[in-house]
Amino acid sequence: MAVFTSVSLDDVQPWIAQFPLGQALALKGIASGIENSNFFLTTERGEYVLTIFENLNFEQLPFYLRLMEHLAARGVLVPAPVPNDQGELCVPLQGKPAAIVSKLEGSSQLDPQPVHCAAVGAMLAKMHLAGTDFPLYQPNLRGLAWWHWATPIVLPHLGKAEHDLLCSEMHFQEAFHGSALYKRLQQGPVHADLFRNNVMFDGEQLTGFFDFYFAGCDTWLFDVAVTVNDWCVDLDTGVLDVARVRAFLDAYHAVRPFTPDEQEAWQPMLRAAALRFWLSRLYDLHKPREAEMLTPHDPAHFERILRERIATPAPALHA
Ligand SMILES: Nc1ncnc2c1ncn2[C@@H]1O[C@H](COP(=O)(O)OP(=O)(O)OP(=O)(O)O)[C@@H](O)[C@H]1O
Ligand SMILES: N[C@@H](CCO)C(=O)O
Repeated sequence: MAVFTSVSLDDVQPWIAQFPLGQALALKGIASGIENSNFFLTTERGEYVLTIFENLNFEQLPFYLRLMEHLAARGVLVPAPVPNDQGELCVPLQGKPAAIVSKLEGSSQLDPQPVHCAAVGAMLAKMHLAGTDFPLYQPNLRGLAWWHWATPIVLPHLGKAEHDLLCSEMHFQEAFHGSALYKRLQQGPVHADLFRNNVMFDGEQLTGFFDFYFAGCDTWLFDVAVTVNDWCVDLDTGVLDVARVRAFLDAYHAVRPFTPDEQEAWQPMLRAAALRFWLSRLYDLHKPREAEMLTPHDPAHFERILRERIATPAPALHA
């Protein structure tokens, strides 16, 4: 159950008057999700999603909401935040920050085929290009600096094999992130958490990316690696499915061609993307907040992926 802050239609009625949406007609809590309280909101103007942010504050939210607004205005399929009569995207509700965004049609595709991976790859490339003139900056808050901070917290909880893997991969990634090659990689706003459950499909038609609350500025290649590590993987083994990888990368490359530097950085970046989620899942497991105890994600899945990326070279970015 992911409604931590309860809100009734009566609570919303006076509040919604500041938005150009007419009256609220129905409000229904959304069960999935572990970060925020989400509701489907029906108004006289249509269907929306109301989010009450449980962990992010008013200073942090403009980056995410303005990014979604910026991308939506450029034709990237993402929920468009609705401004109130003051032009604000984020306003208090029940004492917490809240926003209304457009509702995406469809549902998550949890068993993706190459056709779905191609659609995600092409839209991700379009999103990266559309973000180049986004004026706000926030680093990826789950980047190398966070890995440094989290590693000593989780290390005491690990057995020897995991301990050694985490230490050696952190050394490898420090060298990679400090390299001249890494510094030449193109950067910009990235989603950074574009898993299967954060994309909507209506059949084979992609209808949108959502859940931008881990977005930040990082290398585009990191975003590609995070997405490939989820969309193109065999969930039981962590092995990449070549047909899905090719479909994803070729579709991305057709919109925003990969550079030779990105080609060279591809294998270490897949490892970085695996490490990022192994570490955050370990952290969430050992330092759970109340909400996350409800649906813990399995760290072993990303440990398997990391070991597999170290052992087996992935298909090249492009021919
Ligand atoms: N704009 C949207 N359009 C349609 N459905 C949405 C939209 N935003 C959220 N949802 C629905 O709400 C559910 C929960 O949203 P979300 O995944 O963002 O939850 P969360 O708690 O913020 O994050 P997390 O995925 O980290 O648990 C989604 O699975 C999806 O079904
Ligand atoms: N996508 C993350 C959860 C945070 O949204 C994971 O699978 O660990």
